[in-house]
Amino acid sequence: MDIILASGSPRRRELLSRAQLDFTVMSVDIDETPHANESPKDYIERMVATKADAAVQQLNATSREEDADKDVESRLVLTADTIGVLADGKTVLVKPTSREQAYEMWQQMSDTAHEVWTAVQVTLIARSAHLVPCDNAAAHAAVHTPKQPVWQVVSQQQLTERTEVTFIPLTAQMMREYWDSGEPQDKAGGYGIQGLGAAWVSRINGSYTNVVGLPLAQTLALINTLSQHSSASVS
Ligand SMILES: Cc1cn([C@H]2C[C@H](O)[C@@H](COP(=O)(O)OP(=O)(O)OP(=O)(O)O)O2)c(=O)[nH]c1=O
Repeated sequence: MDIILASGSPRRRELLSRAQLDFTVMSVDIDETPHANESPKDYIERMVATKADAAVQQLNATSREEDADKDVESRLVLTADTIGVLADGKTVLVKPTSREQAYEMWQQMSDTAHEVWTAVQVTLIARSAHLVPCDNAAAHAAVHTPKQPVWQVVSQQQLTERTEVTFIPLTAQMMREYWDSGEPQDKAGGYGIQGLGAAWVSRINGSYTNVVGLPLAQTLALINTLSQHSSASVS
């Protein structure tokens, strides 16, 4: 099954490569601004769905039926979004845009537990020419609808995995040195458990790969499920 990782995260690319799957990577750029009063779970589930939609739009903008590899009838698009959440279940820990914002987050994470949530979506897309019409009207439409996009969404499934992470007590010097390392800037919660951030973690309860940005075992199970959907819906 042709898999596309629609992510710019080098950590996600590295994690998926550990599964020894063949995949290609594309980046999508979406507006990640939360809606007013949006719950953390609703936010990350909306993010992965929006990233998937953007990836399909991008594929259709660059694909032409005549160029498509005729052997590839369906593909899986994998998207993910990771945030930290404080014990209140509401305060979202984002990628810090400044030293001050990082310090403010870390002071709330010091010597206590927070959670890291990653939402994952696997979207099955099929070449329009290969879709199995469900009735005569659909069959007529599939043949006579002008300018069908090359790729159409057949189905998608999401999951949200949560891992509890406990930090040791953090001092001002620890925070200053960590910010200066450059590691915090592009990571939810401003730390990388796979990097220097490991020194701040006294324990985790749950999936380690979920903290890094892709709960690998759960993601592979989702890929397997959607791969089985494919044979049922593509001629
Ligand atoms: C908590 C934690 C997060 N992270 C990273 C994983 C993600 O790359 C990032 C969360 O930001 P995301 O917005 O989920 O992902 P991204 O912007 O890096 O990539 P894309 O949206 O294109 O998929 O934080 C770590 O690398 N280690 C950690 O311990």
